[in-house]
Amino acid sequence: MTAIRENLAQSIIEAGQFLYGRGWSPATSSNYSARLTSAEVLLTVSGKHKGQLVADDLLAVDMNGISLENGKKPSAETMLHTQLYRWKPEIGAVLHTHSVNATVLSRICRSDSLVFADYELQKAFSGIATHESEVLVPIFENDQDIDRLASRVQPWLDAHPDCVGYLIRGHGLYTWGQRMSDALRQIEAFEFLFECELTMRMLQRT
Ligand SMILES: CSCCC(=O)C(=O)COP(=O)(O)O
Ligand SMILES: [Zn+2]
Repeated sequence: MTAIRENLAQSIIEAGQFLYGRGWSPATSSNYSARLTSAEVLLTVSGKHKGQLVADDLLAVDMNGISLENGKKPSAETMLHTQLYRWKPEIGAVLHTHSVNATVLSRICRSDSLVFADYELQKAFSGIATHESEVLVPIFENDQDIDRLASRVQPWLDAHPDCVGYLIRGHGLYTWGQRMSDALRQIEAFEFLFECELTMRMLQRT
């Protein structure tokens, strides 16, 4: 194994331990990846417990999501990762999680997007410098056909080059960053905002 792959593998394993520990990747849900080269991505295999990943639970795929390693089954959601790496060459890591708050908020929100405004923590997202900006988060309907889901995500990405993440209704969150630490920071920022939003909505009902 090359040193680059070893380091990226370790960053994915540690991300899984952190995200599982926070309760955002329960019951084998979620998938994580990191860019290996301009043409290859290191990704979690399908169906593993994400808090107990080992190096053998990762495999390389090409930018079309084709496995480059015999005998390993890539994540069912591989295409949602590779489309992001193809979209922006500067993306180095992609994280997908299944938190309670992401799931509930995406289900109670009837529209096809959420807007976060006036939260200082918005500045945790790459490219956001002030709470006065707005973070627009699309919500795509869930689909067991991941290629079809990816084909609905793509036009949004093309039309919103500043997009920092998206929700899949009743399913979970996708976000990304230049490095794994950036993607992790964005997951935490989203989770904070989801919790604020849910709390605000509950208080507004009373
Ligand atoms: C048990 S969660 C259902 C599948 C899913 O949504 C997920 O994130 C994990 O799929 P994978 O194939 O990457 O293990
Ligand atoms: Zn999922």
